[in-house]
Amino acid sequence: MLVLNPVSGNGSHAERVRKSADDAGFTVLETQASGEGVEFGRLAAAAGADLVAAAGGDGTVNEVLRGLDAADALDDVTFGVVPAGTGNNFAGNVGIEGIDHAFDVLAEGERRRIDVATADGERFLNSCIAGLTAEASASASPELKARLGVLAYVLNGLRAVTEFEGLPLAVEASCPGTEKTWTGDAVMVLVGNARRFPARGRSQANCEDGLLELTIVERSPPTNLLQEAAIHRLFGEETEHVTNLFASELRVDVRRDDPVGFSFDGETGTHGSLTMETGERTVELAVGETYEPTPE
Ligand SMILES: Nc1ncnc2c1ncn2[C@@H]1O[C@H](COP(=O)(O)OP(=O)(O)OP(=O)(O)O)[C@@H](O)[C@H]1O
Repeated sequence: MLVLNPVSGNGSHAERVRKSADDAGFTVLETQASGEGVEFGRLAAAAGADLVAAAGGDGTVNEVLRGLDAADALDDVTFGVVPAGTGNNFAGNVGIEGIDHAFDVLAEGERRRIDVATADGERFLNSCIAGLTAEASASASPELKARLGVLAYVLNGLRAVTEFEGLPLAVEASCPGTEKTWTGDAVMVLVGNARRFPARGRSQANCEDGLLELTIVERSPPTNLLQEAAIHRLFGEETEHVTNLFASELRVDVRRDDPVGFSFDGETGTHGSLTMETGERTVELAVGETYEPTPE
């Protein structure tokens, strides 16, 4: 079964995906509204589908995965992704290069068991972010995203960065046998399951190791240099203001009264504190040829 979001990205993929899915023998469930991917994931599992694909962006992939999880079917199905969103970051991280390639991979690509992350009980596959980039992605309108693609996030990021006050946080990252803590004002908190946040190069993380990769970008005075510095860090060299940690369990406490907006695979929610963990090799996924089980 294939769950199709017909309006993700710029919406131009729908006809092509319907046709390829039909040719490949998939039953297609088309979402009519936000959130319906969860229900369709659950339905596909209940119907006994052994291969379930999500066609859309990272948000659609996340919804279908949550539906499979709600049906307690993560052990029983092979999951697949057909990139048809704006960023398609998760699909890229698992070696899926486009719509036609995705159908080849669904038919005969390698299957790997990958980690699934949980944040306060909700599943995510790719990343959880808070701070500047989360605010930027939440405030990028669908129209702007459709017109400019990923550039929309960057433009919004530039606009927001000068006004951003930082997030006062206490972070505890634990792996079996070790625990590290970080406290301070963060510009960004980037947690990757399948995604890594490098200054340059490939963004795939190791998603079979049972670990989350945490990147914290610290807010550094003076404020009037913040814009230049944050952009530099996002897209350029890493500096001493960037902390990288691995964790099998992660707790983020917000040290202010207002909760903070977090984005899970691109879908937002607000939290005053958040506990995250990974389930090692929780779901079988059809991956492309360039997927690296242990990326450098
Ligand atoms: N028929 C529909 N009408 C409106 N929204 C929908 C419909 N079907 C699904 N959605 C919503 O569309 C949203 C965006 O989807 P998705 O994240 O997959 O694409 P994207 O934002 O274009 O890509 P990406 O996250 O990769 O940048 C999801 O929140 C989903 O719930």
